[in-house]
Amino acid sequence: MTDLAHIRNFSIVAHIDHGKSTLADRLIQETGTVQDRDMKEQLLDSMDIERERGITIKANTVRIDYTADNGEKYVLNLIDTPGHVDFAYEVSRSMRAVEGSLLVVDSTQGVEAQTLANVYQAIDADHEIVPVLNKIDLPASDCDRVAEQIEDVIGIDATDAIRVSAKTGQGIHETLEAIVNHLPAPKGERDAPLKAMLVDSWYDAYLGVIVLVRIMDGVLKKGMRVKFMSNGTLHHVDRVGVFRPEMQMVDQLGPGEIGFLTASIKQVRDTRVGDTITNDRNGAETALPGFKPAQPVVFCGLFPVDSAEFEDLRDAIEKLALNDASFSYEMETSAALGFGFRCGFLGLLHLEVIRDRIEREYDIELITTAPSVIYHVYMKDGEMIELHNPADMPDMSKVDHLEEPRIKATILVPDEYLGDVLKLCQDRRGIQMDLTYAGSRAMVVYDLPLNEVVFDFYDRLKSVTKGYASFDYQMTGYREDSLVKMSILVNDEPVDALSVMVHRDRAETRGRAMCEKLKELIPRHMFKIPIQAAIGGKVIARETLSALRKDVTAKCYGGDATRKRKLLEKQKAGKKKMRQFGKVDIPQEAFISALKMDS
Ligand SMILES: Nc1nc2c(ncn2[C@@H]2O[C@H](COP(=O)(O)OP(=O)(O)OP(=O)(O)O)[C@@H](O)[C@H]2O)c(=O)[nH]1
Repeated sequence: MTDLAHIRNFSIVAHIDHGKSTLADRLIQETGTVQDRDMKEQLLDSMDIERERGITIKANTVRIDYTADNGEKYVLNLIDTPGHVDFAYEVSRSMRAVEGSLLVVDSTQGVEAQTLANVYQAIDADHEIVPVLNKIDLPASDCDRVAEQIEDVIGIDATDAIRVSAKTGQGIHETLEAIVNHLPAPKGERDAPLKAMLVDSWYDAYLGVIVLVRIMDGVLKKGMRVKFMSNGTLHHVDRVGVFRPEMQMVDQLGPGEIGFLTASIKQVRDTRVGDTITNDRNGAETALPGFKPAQPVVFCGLFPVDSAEFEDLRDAIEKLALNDASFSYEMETSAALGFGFRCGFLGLLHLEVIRDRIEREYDIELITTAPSVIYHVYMKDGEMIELHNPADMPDMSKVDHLEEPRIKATILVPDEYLGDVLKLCQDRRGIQMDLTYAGSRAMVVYDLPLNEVVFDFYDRLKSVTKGYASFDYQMTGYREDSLVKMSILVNDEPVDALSVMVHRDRAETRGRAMCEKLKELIPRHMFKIPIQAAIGGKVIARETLSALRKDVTAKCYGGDATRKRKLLEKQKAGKKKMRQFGKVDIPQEAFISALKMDS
């Protein structure tokens, strides 16, 4: 156990790509925590997908031993936090476990939307903040300008901001000294009953559920019995350890320390982030202030392309859910797609990560239906229904009104793209709330319906601003609007998986766009196929896909049997990615592509 005065607990907050992981790796390397030859690039981003996409998803942690210039030995605990908007909630919970933050800003770029969102969370958690200007090795680096911007926009003193190149290692030693000298030591009482905060938990195939804890008071020891205060469950602690970053077992953890325990817990769901862990007897009387659980906000259906793979899909989803309590699922049947699951996610990136993992790790091809938010449907009899799936929309004659979730979106963008951003937000039914300038960048705040954002807003924003805009959002609440369910009929059959909720004023435009897209995406058949969009019984848009006359093998006159067979095989392979609806084959990609809007 380390005494409190020699512990520093911190996190690193930054906008995506400003160098958070590179800096963390450098701190680990400089202190010899990991031998150079073991140093894999980006140590802390452990999952493949994270590494591929260059984003950090799961909060990770590492304990670093550091002998400071004053000759004293310190233990530095770094909790890594995710950088993407979908995971803002995970950022907030890991912040509660530490006393300070390094605020990393790319000195060639300046403050971005997620710099702001994350630093405000650190300020909310009462952190001491050390500003770090990164990438000073690049010619475009402009530390004075960025330091001034940090003061203007965020309002913290940046005169002593540390100038760093996480790439060359310059400034790393100064950063370590600043952690020791400027961040506060944790507080806590060794003799008090145990109070450990459950910061995170995940499933490990060998050890079961691993629980990341921050000890507030008391001592956590191997072999003791502990109580999880939220539900009173008792557990026998099998192991106590720390991350360096690989696991290292220790006998006990004292106040201010960060580490993990295992206690033969089978499911991540049995652990609640924010819970307080105490002794089973004579434990703490009051729990630490908890976190609110992360609520899924985006829902979509996941169906196997090959219906024989339904059980495999169930298995994959159950396994993934064991390790991710913020992901919800329930079985769903669709007239069009058969058996599948309706799943809830924290945001679109979360959705994509889970979908990719199912396809890649479990080798199951999926049809993903249009993402939807949760609508509040107020019935005439006073009842309120939470609508997760447009296909379940009750009969409109019984509905009094609908409410949809809204968000407050903050966008930072260079001046020259401001016009395009305003137009995009306006087109998505946004209401402008604020517009200010910080140097040559504008900061716009919009009130927007979440459903206009979940689908492709972020992609559109990146494309109209050539990647220069940054974006962050938070949910604000529900508001009534004129919303309707639009159904799509292919060959006169409604395809439930294609139904969407839309604003009444935009229904016709959206309906027409969807029919046109589907006409391009659905291959021609031997018969004519009408494609229609309808609200209730009323058709609001229509396209017709003309019939195909020749069969593919017809052009193989003569008796070239091999070529004929090859063509038929090709056709069959193409068909695998299709689903049959009545007599019509609809390709997998249609379910998502049909919804992409061009503005
Ligand atoms: N030239 C230069 N490049 C850097 C420096 N620090 C980081 N980079 C590069 O910047 C890119 C982003 O760095 P990361 O460390 O992955 O950024 P991050 O903030 O962790 O990103 P997320 O994990 O997505 O939040 C990588 O290509 C790094 O190699 C630096 O000091 N100088």
